[in-house]
Amino acid sequence: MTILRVEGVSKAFQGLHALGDVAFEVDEGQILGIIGPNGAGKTTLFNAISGALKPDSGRIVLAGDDITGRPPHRIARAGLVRTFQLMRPFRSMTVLENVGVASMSHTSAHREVVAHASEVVERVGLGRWRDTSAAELPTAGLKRLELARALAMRPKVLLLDEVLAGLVPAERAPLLELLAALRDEDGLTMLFIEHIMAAVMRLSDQVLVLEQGRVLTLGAPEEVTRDPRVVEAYLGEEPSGAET
Ligand SMILES: Nc1ncnc2c1ncn2[C@@H]1O[C@H](COP(=O)(O)OP(=O)(O)OP(=O)(O)O)[C@@H](O)[C@H]1O
Repeated sequence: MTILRVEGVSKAFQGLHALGDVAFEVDEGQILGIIGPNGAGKTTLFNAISGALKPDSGRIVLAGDDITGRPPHRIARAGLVRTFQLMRPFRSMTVLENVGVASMSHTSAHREVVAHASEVVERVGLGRWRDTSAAELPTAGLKRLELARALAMRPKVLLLDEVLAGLVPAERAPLLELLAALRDEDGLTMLFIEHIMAAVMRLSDQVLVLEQGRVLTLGAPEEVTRDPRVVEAYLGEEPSGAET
């Protein structure tokens, strides 16, 4: 079943077509990897879907509900939540408190907030850090905290913006496993922008390739890597971090 439908979305900045007629669908419980060279429009696409930017034209439909142009907090409440590459937790608060703040988007009853936040903290593998202040977390822990804060908002669809950036290969593999488990065990739908091709290939059910604001191709990872246009536009660029 389709959970997210992007219909002919376009966005221009002073005449520059950052997105041109972008259309695709994501099925519930699937992971869509989004790749493309620098400036291809990946971040603009996330901004348009999550409400940070209003598209010039086109529609974004979440679980049958037209969310186009709604403000980000309303889109998040409708079930589409985004993580940011630049993580901004409340540094003086503990891991559990940070996640609790996000849980409050759904309930204000203290006991429920703590119970739900604790569950999410465990789910992302931060159980032993729950009472540590965010400021003391290493980068890999901060990535998990960012993920936990998003999960605490009970998303139907999660947008992940370069969640692996800044991690060494040994830290990437367990995070990838966690994302796969969130799909396979919890049925979470995810869209993720990623430059590390090996991670995209391993995790994605479908890969969307953007080039100059347009969809170059959309398909299963193995089809996409065989597409000569993709090799020329992107893979030929010597993707970084292929060792994951
Ligand atoms: N607010 C803005 N004002 C003007 N131009 C913008 C704005 N945001 C993005 N652009 C332009 O739109 C195009 C797409 O940018 P975008 O950041 O979406 O690409 P990207 O694929 O995310 O790139 P990267 O991989 O470098 O993050 C670029 O040419 C960029 O300069």
